Amino acid sequence: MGVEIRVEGLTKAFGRQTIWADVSLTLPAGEISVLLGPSGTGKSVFLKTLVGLLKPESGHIWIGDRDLPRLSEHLLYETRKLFGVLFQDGALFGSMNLYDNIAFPLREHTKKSESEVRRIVMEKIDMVGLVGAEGKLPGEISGGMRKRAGLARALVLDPEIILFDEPDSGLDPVRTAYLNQLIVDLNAQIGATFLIVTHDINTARTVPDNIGLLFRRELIMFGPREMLLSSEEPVVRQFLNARRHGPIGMSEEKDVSELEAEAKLGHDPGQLPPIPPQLMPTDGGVRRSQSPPGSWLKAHGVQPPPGSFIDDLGRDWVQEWPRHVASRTPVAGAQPSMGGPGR
Ligand SMILES: Nc1ncnc2c1ncn2[C@@H]1O[C@H](COP(=O)(O)OP(=O)(O)OP(=O)(O)O)[C@@H](O)[C@H]1O
Repeated sequence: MGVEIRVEGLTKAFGRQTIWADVSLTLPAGEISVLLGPSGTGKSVFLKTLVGLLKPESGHIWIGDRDLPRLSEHLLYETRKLFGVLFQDGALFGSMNLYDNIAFPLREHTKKSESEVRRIVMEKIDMVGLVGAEGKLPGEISGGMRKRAGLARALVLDPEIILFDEPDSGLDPVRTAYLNQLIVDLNAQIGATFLIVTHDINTARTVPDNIGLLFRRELIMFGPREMLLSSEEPVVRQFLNARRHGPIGMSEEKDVSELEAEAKLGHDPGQLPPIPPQLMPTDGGVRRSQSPPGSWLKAHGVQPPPGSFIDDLGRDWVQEWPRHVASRTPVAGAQPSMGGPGR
């Protein structure tokens, strides 16, 4: 499961306002990628363009041999079925209970019998840890539960690609941590290609295989997590470490005088913080697309910042990895664990 998406030279504008230009990146099949960028840099517009809701001015979005912006209405409709999208607020219908919300795409887009719909809906409800809450209305449950219901609905057509638009927005740090674990567990289980737009730096540092950063109407960098977390590129470094010092200012970019004033103060960005170990599936298995810790750094002759890949229990995951992999059967059909529906 999971397909590769190749974006080539993509440019999007509204009238004379260019949102981003000449964006090229590959979302590898089955991997988790995160897209970051200051507010208003066009991350949501990027997701909507990927799924064909917005048309780019130029460029290509290849899924296999299909170039999304150039598909006929009929083929675009068919290709969209490859996508599941988790919108910011879950985009649930307020007057329908969770069961009917989650069943909606199946009833709209398939001819499945009600008993088949029931089997699929209950399976997805179980996957996101909402068993027992299916009769509730969206207004009766917490924001975290609404996100999970939105995720269950995104899953019902068995998508090859799942787009998450700020899954953590409005969630407290503990609910965000649970949702991140659910995302990792789901990826391990279904192996679809994931793209997550987020502002949460902890999510960006620990969840994905790849990170991209939009700024000043361009994609500054896209690549393996270890590449960006060890990068000295000023925008990447500033954003991934949530710092004030650097080219990103209060309302997009700092002007020359601000940067000169900063340089005069002789600000030293100092040592990069340690690279944390990547979040693992709950059952202790390994996702198919997960690379051994430190492998990108090693292949590129980059020294990790001191203290990298050490977890809360003091285990160094570069040492631990071979033992861990040898002792585990790689995840295939493992059940994600989210605890009860109240979380
Ligand atoms: N349909 C539209 N018509 C005109 N302009 C739009 C449209 N949709 C988005 N924009 C503009 O595109 C820019 C990028 O918006 P977008 O919501 O993608 O940013 P974002 O990076 O997701 O921001 P945030 O992090 O705050 O959610 C904004 O200036 C927005 O006003």
